[in-house]
Amino acid sequence: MGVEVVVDGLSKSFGAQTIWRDVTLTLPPGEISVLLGPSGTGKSVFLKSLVGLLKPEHGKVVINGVDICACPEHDLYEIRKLFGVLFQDGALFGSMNLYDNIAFPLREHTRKSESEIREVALEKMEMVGLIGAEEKLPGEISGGMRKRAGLARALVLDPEIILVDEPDSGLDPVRTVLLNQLIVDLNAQIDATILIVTHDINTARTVPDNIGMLYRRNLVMFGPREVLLTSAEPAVVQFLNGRPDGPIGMSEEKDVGESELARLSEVSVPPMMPQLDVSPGLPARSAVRRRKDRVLRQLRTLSPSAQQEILKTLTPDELALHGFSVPATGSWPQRTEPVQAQPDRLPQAQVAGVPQQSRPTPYPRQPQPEPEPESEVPPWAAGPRPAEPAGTPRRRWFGRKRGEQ
Ligand SMILES: Nc1ncnc2c1ncn2[C@@H]1O[C@H](COP(=O)(O)OP(=O)(O)OP(=O)(O)O)[C@@H](O)[C@H]1O
Repeated sequence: MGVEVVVDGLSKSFGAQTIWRDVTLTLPPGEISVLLGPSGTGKSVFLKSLVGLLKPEHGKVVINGVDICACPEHDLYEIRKLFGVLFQDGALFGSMNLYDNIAFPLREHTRKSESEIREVALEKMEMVGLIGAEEKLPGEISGGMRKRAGLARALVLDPEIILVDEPDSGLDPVRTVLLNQLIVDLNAQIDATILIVTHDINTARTVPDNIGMLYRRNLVMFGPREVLLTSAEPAVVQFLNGRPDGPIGMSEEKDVGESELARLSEVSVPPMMPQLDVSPGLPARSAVRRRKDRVLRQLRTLSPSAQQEILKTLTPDELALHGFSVPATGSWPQRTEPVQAQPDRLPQAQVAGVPQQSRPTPYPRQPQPEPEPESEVPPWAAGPRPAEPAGTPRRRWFGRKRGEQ
């Protein structure tokens, strides 16, 4: 499983220019997180700080107990081996063919023989569907292929943390979705901790387990995807809707009048979209189960709308497993079955009125009951975990298999 990355009070400036200050977040091990933010808010600077390429002035980045902002160079070198980084343009060496580009980290950082290197490099090329393109130069292939080659190179040292800088840049929407699918499938296979920096709203809405947003030199929020995707924060709503009106302007900071904010408050938060599932034939993502346990433990600290969305993802069995009683008729607007409830064991968000959900759900709306007072009893007393689905044989990713014509 990937490792946890703990960022605590991190601040970065270039001279007098503060990029961001006091950024605190934890990338949960093995989960996929996305960092959003308007252009120029320092997302790439953040990625570079995580891998120790830039030194923040304040704060810590703790990985495996080592603060990489303050550790000796030798420790930093060792910690860096945990990372695989996919830069925006793939950062391939233009004069090397794809095979040599992908083999490069193995030649630089390991003592593997050429035949061992070949085995690993071709395995990763197969994963990203580049078998058959070994001899191509980066200048001879499409942007999407360059991204996949960059991803294969990021994978050859079996990273536990993968940083991806704008996977969607320069790609058409279809290639972007395919690359997103590849990242989700990769996570299912290697369970690495993944952080993606993007401004692609579709990617943010469908890929991650957790989302954060940088804005005006601060981390506006970071947490389970349901929190940001249901947030009514004006900058978040403007960003998710891709609207010109709101606090985000061309130069990032903009004075907004009352009327503009009032207009924005009428803009609804787009409905939640389901997360991308792994491709058929691949094992389920272990991170999904871990995240569910984690998020349910912190459920009451989240906004009512986020709680609502999280609980909607639970099956009746999971609700029972996690100590939620099936709610009373009407107290669970997403559910259609007239189920018996103990509303006092439900979080407040469950019994408050909730808007009609736009995506299909097996549970039709029921009349709303009177809200019950919150119970002192935590609603998330977890029971035993559901059994892991049995692994299934590996599937092909893209393109041809090794040896295939
Ligand atoms: N090495 C550097 N020296 C000085 N300033 C820098 C350096 N690297 C980045 N910056 C500045 O930091 C700010 C944030 O840059 P960064 O590339 O991280 O933004 P971003 O959010 O990734 O933007 P985009 O979404 O457009 O890629 C910019 O103003 C940039 O000019």
